[in-house]
Amino acid sequence: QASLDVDAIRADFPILEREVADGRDLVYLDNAATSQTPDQVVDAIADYYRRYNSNVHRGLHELSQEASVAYENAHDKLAEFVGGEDREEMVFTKNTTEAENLVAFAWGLNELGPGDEVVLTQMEHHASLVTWQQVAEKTGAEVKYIPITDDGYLDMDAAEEMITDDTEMVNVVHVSNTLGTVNPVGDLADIAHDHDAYIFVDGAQAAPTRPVDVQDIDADFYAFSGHKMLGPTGIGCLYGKRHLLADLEPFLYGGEMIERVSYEDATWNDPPWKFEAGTPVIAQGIALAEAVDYLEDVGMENIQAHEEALTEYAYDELTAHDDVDVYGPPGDDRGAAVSFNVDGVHAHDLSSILNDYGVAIRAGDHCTQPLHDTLGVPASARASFYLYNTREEVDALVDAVDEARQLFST
Ligand SMILES: Cc1ncc(COP(=O)(O)O)c(CNc2co[nH]c2=O)c1O
Repeated sequence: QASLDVDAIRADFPILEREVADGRDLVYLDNAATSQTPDQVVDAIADYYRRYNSNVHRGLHELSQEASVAYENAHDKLAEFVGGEDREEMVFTKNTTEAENLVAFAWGLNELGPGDEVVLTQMEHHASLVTWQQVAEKTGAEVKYIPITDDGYLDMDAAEEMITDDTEMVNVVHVSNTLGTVNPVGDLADIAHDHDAYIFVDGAQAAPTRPVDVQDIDADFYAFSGHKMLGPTGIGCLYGKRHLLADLEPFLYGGEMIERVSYEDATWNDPPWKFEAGTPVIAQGIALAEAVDYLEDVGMENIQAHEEALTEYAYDELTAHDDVDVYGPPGDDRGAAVSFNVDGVHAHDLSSILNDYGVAIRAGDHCTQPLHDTLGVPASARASFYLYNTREEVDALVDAVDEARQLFST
């Protein structure tokens, strides 16, 4: 049972008081795409730029010292947020997509070759799916996809068969942004490690919405994005086991990531700085640390319980109508993304009509086109919930869907 004060939380998000569509109350249900930003995080960004904006790591003046300490401490906080130990296991990137590319190119390009296999799932986001496809094409490795079952779960029997001694990397989404499926990433890590393969967990929809412990999972790499967890855009997080980041080649080259440079060659800085070339995401890192404080004050268990209650309610209300198809597992066993279609109403038309009623959802393929091909639909509408959403907002969603239904039935 969730114990969070939604009204108190909503007071920290002025945007939620906005009106849209000629005076309708905004009902923001597109959190799987990006979350909203509390005043505390906005104030942290403003305070940085107003009081101690400076470049980091090298300056000896007070502003640089203050900015460096705040930025470096943010790495510790984000590492601990997902169960890591400290900054040496936490690289700040631009987003989850860049984190995937960092490992796929810095490790995959150097380590993969013909005969090697990368095992993904049919529900992977393009951030990992396209990236590993490209690296496989460049190295001669092969990409395989663990199928999903008819009710939207990962086929774990197939996973056991497909992950073999030829597998070098398993990349799996922790919580699907389209199906809401919560994958057994710990079990998949065990299978991968039994075959001396690494596992990269895409936590973009998990880290913001539930307690994550990368050591319990035994993830070799774990990625997520700041903008989905009350933080700013422009920052992502790549957790990596200490020894793996120490051995990993850099991804981008330039200042900050070096130790010594001559006209002939260069040596590298230690992780995480080895992977943060140039002037890093200073304000974003400091603000994301503030977002972690906010989330942890509310409690990740409370956030998960709140979302699951809203998700189950939305699932039940939507599927009460025979003309609605919701994709993925049952409403009481999924993450907070609910992708669906209404017979006779294209997802884009549905999204536009919902917008007319103030309801903001996403329509399209949610960067999972192969998954939509597998589902046999060109697109879906997707409502996704977070800590500041309410049952009344689910009712607004359902009522607006009914308006669309009426409109298209006449
Ligand atoms: C599971 C998953 N992986 C990776 C990403 C990429 O994150 P980014 O690099 O910060 O963009 C997303 C973003 N998902 C979505 C972004 O917009 N709608 C979505 O569903 C995601 O949901």
